[in-house]
Amino acid sequence: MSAAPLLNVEGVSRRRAGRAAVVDVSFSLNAGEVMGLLGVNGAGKSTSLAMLAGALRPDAGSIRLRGEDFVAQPGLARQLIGWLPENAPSWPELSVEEHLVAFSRLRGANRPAARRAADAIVERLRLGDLRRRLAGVLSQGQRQRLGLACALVHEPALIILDEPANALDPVQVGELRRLIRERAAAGAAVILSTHVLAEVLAVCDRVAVLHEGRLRHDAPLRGDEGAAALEATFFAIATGAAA
Ligand SMILES: Nc1ncnc2c1ncn2[C@@H]1O[C@H](COP(=O)(O)OP(=O)(O)OP(=O)(O)O)[C@@H](O)[C@H]1O
Repeated sequence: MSAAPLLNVEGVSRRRAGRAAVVDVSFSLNAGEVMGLLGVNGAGKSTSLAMLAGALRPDAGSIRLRGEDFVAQPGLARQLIGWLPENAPSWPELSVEEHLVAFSRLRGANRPAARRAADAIVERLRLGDLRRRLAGVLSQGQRQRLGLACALVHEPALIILDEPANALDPVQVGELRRLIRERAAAGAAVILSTHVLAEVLAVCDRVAVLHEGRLRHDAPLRGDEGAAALEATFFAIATGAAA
């Protein structure tokens, strides 16, 4: 008997500013899978991720998490999903630690549990030196790590990362890759949007390509599928050669 997918997306569409941004997207994702999402600027990646995170309502279609329609249940999305949006917001006058406690409490933890969760993510992301620093004085890369910590503090079942390597130095990019694989090994499903094909090859089991709002490719990444093959697939779609 096969388990139901963690995430099931069926015929999802969304218009933005009067134009189709995401059109009839369907796919499902199992626990433990890491899916890379590629697409040229404006392809609909961030719009898709915002809908999957429960932050934007689809105009049509359904999104189910563990079989439950979470569009109608925002609380469920908050508990089960961790989302690092593009340009993750932070509050300049709150410290790193205060962010983490607040994010954990928003996901339903009581104060002692939220403190424990904050301690655990500070240790895992090696944020100890920054924990009492105000977000307003963090560097861009440090703010990105804070956004990542806020997304992961409640150990979500579905992790949605929108260009997570943005502003990270090469050491932190390596840490990020290890962290993603670690969370997937622990049973989380991960969707990762990026413009860096090497990022996909390094951490993903599967790659999807969005173009003009439509899902034009969705296939497992095999060990022998190298950078050149992925690049060829991507460019054929992006330039219209695969239409
Ligand atoms: N806040 C917004 N208001 C109106 N239109 C928007 C908004 N955000 C995105 N769009 C439009 O929706 C479409 C999809 O944009 P989206 O940001 O989802 O693409 P993307 O693939 O994430 O692009 P990028 O790689 O540049 O981040 C584009 O036509 C864009 O102009």
